[in-house]
Amino acid sequence: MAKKVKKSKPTATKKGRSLKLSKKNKIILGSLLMLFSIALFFSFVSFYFTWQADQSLLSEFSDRNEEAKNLLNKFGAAISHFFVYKGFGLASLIFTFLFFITGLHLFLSLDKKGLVRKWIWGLVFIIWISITLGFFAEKRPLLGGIVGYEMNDFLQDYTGKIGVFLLLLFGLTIILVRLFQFTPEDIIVYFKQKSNSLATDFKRKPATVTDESNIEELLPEEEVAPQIIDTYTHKKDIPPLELDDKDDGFKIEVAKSEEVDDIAMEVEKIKEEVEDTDLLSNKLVEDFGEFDPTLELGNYKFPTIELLDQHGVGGGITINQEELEENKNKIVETLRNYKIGIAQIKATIGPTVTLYEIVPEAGVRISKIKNLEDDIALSLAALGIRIIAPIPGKGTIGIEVPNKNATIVSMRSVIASPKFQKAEMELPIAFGKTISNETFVVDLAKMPHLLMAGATGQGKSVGLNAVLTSLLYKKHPAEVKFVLVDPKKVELTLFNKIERHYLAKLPDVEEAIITDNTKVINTLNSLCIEMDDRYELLKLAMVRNIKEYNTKFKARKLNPNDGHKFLPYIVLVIDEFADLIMTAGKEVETPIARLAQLARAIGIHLIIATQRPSVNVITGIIKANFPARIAFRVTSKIDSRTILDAQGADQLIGRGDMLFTQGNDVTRIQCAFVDTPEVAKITEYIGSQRAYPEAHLLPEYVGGDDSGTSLDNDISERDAMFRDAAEVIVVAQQGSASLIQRKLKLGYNRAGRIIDQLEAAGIVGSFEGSKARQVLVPDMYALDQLLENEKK
Ligand SMILES: Nc1ncnc2c1ncn2[C@@H]1O[C@H](COP(=O)(O)OP(=O)(O)OP(=O)(O)O)[C@@H](O)[C@H]1O
Repeated sequence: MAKKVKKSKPTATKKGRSLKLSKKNKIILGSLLMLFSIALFFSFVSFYFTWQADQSLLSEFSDRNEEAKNLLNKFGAAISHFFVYKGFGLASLIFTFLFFITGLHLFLSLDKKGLVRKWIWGLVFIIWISITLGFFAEKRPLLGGIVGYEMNDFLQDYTGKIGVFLLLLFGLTIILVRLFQFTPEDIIVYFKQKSNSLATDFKRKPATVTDESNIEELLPEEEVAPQIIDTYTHKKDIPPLELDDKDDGFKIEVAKSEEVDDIAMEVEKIKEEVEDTDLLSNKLVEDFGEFDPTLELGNYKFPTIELLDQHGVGGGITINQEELEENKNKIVETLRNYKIGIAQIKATIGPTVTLYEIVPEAGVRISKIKNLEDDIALSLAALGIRIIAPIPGKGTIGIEVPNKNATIVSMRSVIASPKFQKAEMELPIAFGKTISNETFVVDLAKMPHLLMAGATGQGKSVGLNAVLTSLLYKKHPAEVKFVLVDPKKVELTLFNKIERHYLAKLPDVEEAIITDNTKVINTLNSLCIEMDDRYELLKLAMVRNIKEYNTKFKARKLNPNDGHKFLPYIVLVIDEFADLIMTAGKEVETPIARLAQLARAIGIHLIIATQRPSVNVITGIIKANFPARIAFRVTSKIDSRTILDAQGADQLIGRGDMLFTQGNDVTRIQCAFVDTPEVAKITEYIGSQRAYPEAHLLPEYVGGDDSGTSLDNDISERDAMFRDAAEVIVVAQQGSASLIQRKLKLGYNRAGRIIDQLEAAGIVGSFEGSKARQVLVPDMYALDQLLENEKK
């Protein structure tokens, strides 16, 4: 553990953290900047008093006998000359403020955001002040500095004095509005307040007046209302109504409400409380850097591009003008024969097919062209013509015609393409090139599972190799692990070499690549356990997916002591899915469906390939969970529909020509070609490097009781026909229940039980899917010996 911690330091600084300073360095740099700013301040101020005396000294800077008058001697004189005289004049003092503030930020490790704002506004201020001083005090260059003087001069050449003045005014407005948040209302309010306070000063304490008796006292004598005597009642105390008109000046409420506005309120910034774990993680990150999962294989080198071959000549597409012209004429002619006029035609040349886009004349029905597929194919004398009517989103009709000389799309060219190299994806896959010759890159993590189907020999295995190669070129062994299932036993064997780098397996299994169908069930169930475990970890970490989880783990916010660990992506590849479904049926389908439904968030992705695209292999439940599908060439329209829910795969030309769909639209792609020797070279390259001690271990799955080891080998409970059955098996050297059924005329269940007992006795091997079990006893003599020994 201690070792690991030590190791983590160098990479932390290496990886993008080179600009980050440690706390101690920040304190040192911060204090240096603050002291420097103080020195600058004194230099600048004293420069204004001593510049004349010191000016001659500047050329004799190295002469130690000369002494400057500046408070900071020659250094002060020189730096002030640079900043004040040659620079921005009086405004240079703002630099001292900016340096000081920067130093303070570093010293106290404050947030950078505010600082950047201060610098930006500081610089704006400096420039504005220096130009303004240059403008108003042209005769005194020390105020505006040479920059101010020259800029002012420059602006005046173009806009004249008035123009510069207006520009400066505009600059001032920007500063007032943006920096000081000044608005015209503020100005109005300000003047109102001023006028109000002036008004109240003039009036003699009117605000305290409340009753009429006082009012009378205050009014000048001649204004006192004459006593009124009611002519009817003869009462004297009638309220003097007209007095109201005269007390206009006494309205006092308005001023009161404005006073409330006047009180400035200071809003205190609330400090976010930093959580405990955050503090700890921040400290850990500060000390050791972010967690780097690739550290254990720190010297791992990704395979180089030279390991891949450049198939074909130069890799580019050769345009055959004659062929293009010929095809175009044939299309136009055929359509004309059926009275279909064409307004426009355009050709896009791809690696294997050329797309002719047609705009038919107005009034032509699209279905009419679609029905002519076979006729066009006949006239072009070509296989694999596909008509797309209309091309989605384009409003044209596409006719795809295979090129006479197809260009091989080499894996090298797609891996080297910028699109793949710069792909910021979790699991980028470069499949090949589209019809318009663009590299086609998709993210497996987004798919999130892939179904590949196609008749035999049409490029499935090459496609799988292309997927695996893409991932090997982009992902470190710590980031992705493969679980490979290869019932054909030959397709993926090359990947054995990278077992300890990239493969994952069950703990008690020897070979990481699974070729035995019974082991697949265990592995799938183990992956389900892994999935549940990962969900538990995600729940504990309070995140929603593997990406967030790993980011949090890298930031050291998850404690490994609580079971947290960096989670690599797991890609399960099953090369011949039909074979699996045939032999294990539901036992395989259920965990696959579970994984497909739930595993996307926790980084387990499935790629299943099959050459038998029938509905009992690609069942509804599988299809529903595999939105991303690839179809290589198939033999019938029905197969195409089974895979893609659309026809078209039956019209492909094979050799890696494929259709890809991830929902609605179907894209035709020429799959990148990677040959077996290339894969061998890549796996060799990776395999020869330092590896993990063993393959990535999946959780143990207990309950998959098909090895027979736990079968009860109790002699007394054996079937009466046990010995006879053993003899049949040994003589025929074929361990199958149906043989016992036939020879001994037993029912299926009984024969099955006897087979289990034979396995427990060590006469036949374990269940091997569709194949017969291995017979472990060579002849009758050995069988007699074995059974005799048992009795002892
Ligand atoms: N992308 C490609 N570009 C050029 N040729 C290809 C491409 N893919 C396949 N081929 C050719 O087709 C042959 C058969 O391909 P592949 O072995 O991948 O077929 P498959 O579908 O896996 O067959 P099977 O199901 O029998 O294993 C290859 O040997 C190669 O010559």
